[in-house]
Amino acid sequence: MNDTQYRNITVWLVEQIRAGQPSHVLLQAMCDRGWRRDVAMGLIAQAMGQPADPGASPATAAAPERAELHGAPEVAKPMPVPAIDDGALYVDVGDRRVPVLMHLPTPRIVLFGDFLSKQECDRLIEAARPRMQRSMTADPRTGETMVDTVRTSRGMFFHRDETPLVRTIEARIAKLLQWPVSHGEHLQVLHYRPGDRYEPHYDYFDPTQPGAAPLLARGGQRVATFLMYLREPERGGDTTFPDLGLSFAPKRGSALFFSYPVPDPSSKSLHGGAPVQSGEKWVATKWLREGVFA
Ligand SMILES: O=C(O)CCC(=O)C(=O)O
Ligand SMILES: [Fe+2]
Repeated sequence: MNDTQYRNITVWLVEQIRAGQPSHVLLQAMCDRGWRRDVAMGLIAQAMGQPADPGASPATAAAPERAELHGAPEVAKPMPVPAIDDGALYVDVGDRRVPVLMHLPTPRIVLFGDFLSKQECDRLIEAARPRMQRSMTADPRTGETMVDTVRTSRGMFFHRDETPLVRTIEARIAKLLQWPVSHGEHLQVLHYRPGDRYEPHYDYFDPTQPGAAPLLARGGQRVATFLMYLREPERGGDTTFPDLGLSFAPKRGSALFFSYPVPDPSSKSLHGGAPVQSGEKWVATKWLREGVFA
């Protein structure tokens, strides 16, 4: 962290504190934007006029932690984030109340139950089924899509306005994540049969790879993923986070949100779809972008 960054974050914190923003909200906002939790706590304590760490000068104390985040965004960078910081057990998304089942602050992961009804899951699968094709991944060298052995599922995309059901789901996601429909990629439906999997990967585009440029040109970086479980297999098919030791069972109707404010492994957002052992797994994925995805 250089002097300017230190001044900017301090000015921003002091303004927020004067406006009455509670410290836990500031802490979460900073963590969501890639600040290390302990560094953020120190800076907030200082901005509140309390000594953070006697004996350490603020700029030098925080510098190494901040510097390791490549291309870290400025603190004002907005992120998709569900409104659950007030301890709410449900989020009202207009047409339903979505239960919050589990959340982790850093990295930000939230599991929701009942995001989609059983009928909505079935209708989405039936609309997608005739259009399923072997899933592709983006080649990091060229940005072109390619068939890849790390991802053996089949998939398809729905245009934003394609059907009333797609429109309803798009609007529900936007309300839940407080993020405009325009800033999301098109809804993707994926189908895994026994043995199909998606090896652990990051959803952001690696900015150090030449192939990232064309992908980033269309709406900027991916900053979060919203994964909806449409049909549960009989065994296997968990969504796993190897760096965190966490696994989520693909329960029909529930949805998993996770965000990665920096396109870097420090986001701890490595995740994959474990092999389906028996039965079939269907999911719908929505990737959220920084900007308008046209
Ligand atoms: O199927 C899963 O559990 C993971 C899917 C995934 O990682 C993705 O679509 O990006
Ligand atoms: Fe993914």
